Amino acid sequence: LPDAYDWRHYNVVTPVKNQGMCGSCWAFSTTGNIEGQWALKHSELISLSEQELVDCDKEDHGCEGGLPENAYDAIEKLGGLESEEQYPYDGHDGTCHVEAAKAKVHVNGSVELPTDETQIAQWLVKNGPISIGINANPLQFYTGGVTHPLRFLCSPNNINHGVLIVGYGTHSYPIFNKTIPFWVVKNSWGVDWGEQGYFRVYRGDGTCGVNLMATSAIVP
Ligand SMILES: CCC[C@@H](/C=C/S(=O)(=O)c1ccccc1)NC(=O)[C@H](Cc1ccccc1)NC(=O)N1CCC(N2CCOCC2)CC1
Repeated sequence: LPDAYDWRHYNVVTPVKNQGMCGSCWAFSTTGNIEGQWALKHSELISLSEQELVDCDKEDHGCEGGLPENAYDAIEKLGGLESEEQYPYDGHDGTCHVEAAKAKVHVNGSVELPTDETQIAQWLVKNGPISIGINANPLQFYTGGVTHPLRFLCSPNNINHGVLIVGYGTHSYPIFNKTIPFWVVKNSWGVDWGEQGYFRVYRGDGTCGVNLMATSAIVP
């Protein structure tokens, strides 16, 4: 397993997006994963439509929340996902106007990953960026660095946000003779949040539940 890995260096991750005042994080986590799966399989990076999921995925709840696992299934049933350009984001629950014939990508199933973080890292290197759930409460005060909140401040039993792991690494502190393992995670709160729209979270002790709801779509 490489010491560090970052899918942003391989053109399978689109620029950071902004969900605005809508609880559609689950849709961004879903499109981020499928963008990566499609790019790896078809050597084509296409920004995909979150709004189609907000408006048309009736297994989820638009701006009131959802789950990537449901969204993968809904995309299959909707006949695919249109691009961001074809079905642009407006951040409100709207009327579905999907046209399956216009779909740019398709999904045929999904997988739930193991909760062991070493196995998750191995899966990431082999297969691409991973959709995860996380307890995002401490993220509201995050300004950079590797976040590693105390467990009672970030219970793994209160996962409330969908994001995308794009890589991992370790930060070394020579003067303390310490290395800090972390995940590199893409958020959907705009590029001005965190580290240019990304955050790093401690890797290896299930902090904030990062390891509990890791999933990926399967694309043909
Ligand atoms: C109100 C929806 C909030 C939204 C994200 C909002 S957010 O703006 O990104 C944010 C999150 C945390 C702190 C601050 C801001 N969260 C979700 O959609 C998260 C995302 C997630 C969770 C677990 C694994 C993967 C992804 N989903 C969820 O929290 N759930 C799925 C929908 C479910 N409800 C069913 C009944 O009808 C209403 C919805 C509630 C649980």
